[in-house]
Amino acid sequence: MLAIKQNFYDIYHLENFSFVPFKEYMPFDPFNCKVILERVKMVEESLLMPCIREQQEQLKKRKEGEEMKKEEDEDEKKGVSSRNFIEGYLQEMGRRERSGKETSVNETFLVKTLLDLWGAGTETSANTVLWVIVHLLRHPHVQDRCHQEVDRVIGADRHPTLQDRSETVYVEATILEVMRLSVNGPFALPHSVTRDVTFRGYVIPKDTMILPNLESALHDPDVWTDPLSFRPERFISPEGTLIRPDEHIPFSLGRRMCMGKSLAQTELYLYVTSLLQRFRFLPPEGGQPPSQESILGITANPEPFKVRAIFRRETAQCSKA
Ligand code: HEM
Repeated sequence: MLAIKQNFYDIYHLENFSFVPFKEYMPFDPFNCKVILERVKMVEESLLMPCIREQQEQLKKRKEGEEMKKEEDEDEKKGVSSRNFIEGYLQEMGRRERSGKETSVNETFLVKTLLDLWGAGTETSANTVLWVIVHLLRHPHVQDRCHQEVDRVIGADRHPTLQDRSETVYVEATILEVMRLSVNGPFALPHSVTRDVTFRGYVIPKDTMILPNLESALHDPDVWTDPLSFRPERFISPEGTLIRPDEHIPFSLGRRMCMGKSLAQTELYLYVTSLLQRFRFLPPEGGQPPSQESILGITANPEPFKVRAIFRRETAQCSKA
């Protein structure tokens, strides 16, 4: 995880030097290119390859055993063709190998795809949970209101579920406001134009790198009243329902918008409600709440901060755990 986090920071800063040719071949590695590649290799070898080998092994065993036949029959009835992404990819790889046709569905691409999914999916969501804690510490009245809502709707005797979402409008609004104010990927990912484009009188030549500035949309004073203050209420209608304005675009827009948006929203809701159910977050004794300034990489991280997580009570599921 640390290697991925550090690469998010270093790769972002490397983009500033994209005009320097041959940077990865320069002596003394002034742009950290070699270090970045070594970290990628380490994650691939120590984390991803063992997962792939395990799936290959299981696939082989299941193919040999009767158990596999039964499971496959069951899956076929349910319309499930593979149990997880790696297994599905390996099955497709096998099919293509057998067909003898040239294909890019191979192990190299599987590793790179997993690296993308792992990197894009872990750092962003973990970072957003940290931002939620930062803002709960900075705005104790928001934390109190979230606690009241979680206590009223979910209580202490069961896990939060996605069915609770419609009833926990204030918690949802708090998450939306955290993602608006502390934008996780302020410049999304680098895009480029595939042909010459004229936009508002500016000519953008083919292949120019484009960094969409999501933060400017999420802090636009023409859209958001008092855009730099933290106000979850802005996402709640007078009737008490959740409002999701079109301009709320922390996952970007268009064909290349975040692929994991709905997974991320689900994870965040369950994480944040579970944390609120169990803990009250306080600054360290005699200390100040953390700053909302960020450290910029591909994602914008909170500055390191200390927090006291006070157990609110023994919930039923905690005591069973
Ligand atoms: C709070 C969590 C997350 C945020 C704020 C977030 C935000 C973003 C943003 C801003 C982009 C760039 C889109 C663009 O270039 O226009 C992106 C791309 C992407 N995200 Fe997420 N993301 C989150 C979680 C996830 C998760 C959980 C996954 C999957 C497991 C994921 C997978 C991806 C992938 C694969 C891309 C590249 C899509 C492409 O280039 O076509 N993200 N994300």
